[in-house]
Amino acid sequence: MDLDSARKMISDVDRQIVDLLNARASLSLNVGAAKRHSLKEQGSDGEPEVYVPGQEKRVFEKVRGLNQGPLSDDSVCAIYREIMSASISLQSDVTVGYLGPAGTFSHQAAMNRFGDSLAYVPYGKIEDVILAVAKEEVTYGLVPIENSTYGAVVQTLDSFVDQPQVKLRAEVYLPVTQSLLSRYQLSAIRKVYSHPQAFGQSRRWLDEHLPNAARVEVSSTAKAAELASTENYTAAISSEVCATLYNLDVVAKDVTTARDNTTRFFVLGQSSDLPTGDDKTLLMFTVDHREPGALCSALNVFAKHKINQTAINSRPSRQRQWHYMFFVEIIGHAQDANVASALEEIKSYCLDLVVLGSYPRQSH
Ligand SMILES: C=C(O[C@@H]1C=C(C(=O)O)C=C[C@H]1O)C(=O)O
Repeated sequence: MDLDSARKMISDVDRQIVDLLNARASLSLNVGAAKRHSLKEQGSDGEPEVYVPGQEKRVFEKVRGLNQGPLSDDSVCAIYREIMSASISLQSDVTVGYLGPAGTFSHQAAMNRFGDSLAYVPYGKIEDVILAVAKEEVTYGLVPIENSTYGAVVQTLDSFVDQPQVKLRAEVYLPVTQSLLSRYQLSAIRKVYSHPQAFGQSRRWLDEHLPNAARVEVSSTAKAAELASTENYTAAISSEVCATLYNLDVVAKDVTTARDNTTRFFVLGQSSDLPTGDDKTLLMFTVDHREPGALCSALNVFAKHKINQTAINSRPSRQRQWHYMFFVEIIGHAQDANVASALEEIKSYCLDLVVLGSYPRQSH
């Protein structure tokens, strides 16, 4: 086939693609109308949830299965990410809050999950993202929950205690590579800015290569890059994306201690999605410290109902000294029969129990 014929055929295919994209988008408007209708029937005049992670997971699985190449599955999924993002934005004006400024890993995770068609709103602190969701200032919020090298993000856990009404809607995994960004050579750097998590993930490299530079904690890795772009003899542990955004050089690429360093995030909203058959649930509770074995009795309930626990974290309750808030993640959806009866039973061992939400399990 010659060049002109190939271009002509591409142009014909483009015409069909645009028509098909709009046919699909019109159907998602029908989906929006159907969601409103069924809410009305249930006696609610609230706005329906437009981002449905369970449905998106099914769409991604479907298109992966349909794909015959030559495009890779990942390429087809990236295109579908944008198609679904566009259909969400047709159904309603959606805003997504994240820990800013632009270029943070939270921003990258939010963009990966929601695509280009939605509006993103940066907040200075994780607490403020969660508060913005609680106050319905934004439709959804995205916050980090844990890193595979450095563990739980305690600001997020503590904010759940303060805003227990927000609901988890989805989980997102993002591979994270930290780099040293600066306008200076390594030998001239006197001070390094970063987020405590990023310092934790690159501590060994810093001990070895910049043992005498002061480490100053700031609210995000992008904020660190912003500071390093203005202050003399400073650097930031941050993402390479921020080198471009804040006009810095990548002095050392990938200073992260562990390979496969990954951060997990939650998408928060006003409600959780329906069960998909492959979900996880996060619970938060305190137990009565004076009862011997209270925590053990609570956790035993899950074993009894054959429910797997995938994670446990604790934070000081901040209400009573030496009392703890436990965060337990289990396999299953709060509406699954076995989980629902376990939750009923566990109440008798807990002083208070909050189901923070259920979300489709993502591979990572
Ligand atoms: C169309 C819907 O809303 C959104 C858009 C989707 C799509 O375009 O396929 C899928 C899930 C939702 O995030 C839906 O709920 O089905």
